[in-house]
Amino acid sequence: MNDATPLNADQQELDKFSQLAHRWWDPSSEFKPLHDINPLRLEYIDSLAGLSAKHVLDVGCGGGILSESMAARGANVTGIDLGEKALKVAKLHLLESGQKVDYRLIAVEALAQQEAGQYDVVTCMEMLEHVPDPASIVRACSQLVKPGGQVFFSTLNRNLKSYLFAVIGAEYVLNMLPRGTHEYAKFLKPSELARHCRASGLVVDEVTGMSYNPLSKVYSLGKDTSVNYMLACRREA
Ligand SMILES: C[S@@+](CC[C@H](N)C(=O)[O-])C[C@H]1O[C@@H](n2cnc3c(N)ncnc32)[C@H](O)[C@@H]1O
Repeated sequence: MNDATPLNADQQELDKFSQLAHRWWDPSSEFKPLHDINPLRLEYIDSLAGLSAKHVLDVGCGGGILSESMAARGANVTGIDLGEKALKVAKLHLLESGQKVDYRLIAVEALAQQEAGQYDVVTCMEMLEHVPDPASIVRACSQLVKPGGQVFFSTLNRNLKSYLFAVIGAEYVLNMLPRGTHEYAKFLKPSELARHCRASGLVVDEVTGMSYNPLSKVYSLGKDTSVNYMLACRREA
């Protein structure tokens, strides 16, 4: 990637998050789902990667919900995003929490040119469904992690159920998210994401579902990958 390379980003998507950025740390705001799933994904990542003292990159970190929680587990975290406002909010929140995270405004493809193979763990959560070319993000994440290091992705599956739950249910019935948050065509089937991973030199260790029960309003991890899911990968040594 050089200065002439077009940015792998959708400005409308970045604007959507920027407009809401001031509410990022309000657990009852549009970002409530991220607050609600964070303990689950943090525990999952920590249990597989052992975050303490690891050099971790959080790609598409937004306001820093996951980045900060990983720092609180003892990781040395860098968070990158292309949303300026979200990063400002993330930096401000460090003053409140006392955590340490290195937040930077840079595309993951550009960082891969500068810091290839420097991270023990790379996380890229709830971001691939917002970019024009997810395969390019996966490739850059793979370049950034050390041989033998781990990469974690989470995104939305693409099928009738995920359309009904993640778009109709969350945006139109339960009003959990603003309308237009998700574009169905950008959702990724686990097989498609796994193919991008393998093409980038990543071995997929496991696929885990993240489900929401609208009656109990509780999220849980399990085998059901039909709506939201996480992929745990390892860079070939
Ligand atoms: C749903 S939020 C997820 C934030 C965070 N990863 C989390 O799960 O708590 C999506 C984030 O992706 C960021 N984003 C979208 N396109 C991006 C791109 N091309 N490069 C970097 N970040 C991007 C947005 O600015 C936003 O912060």
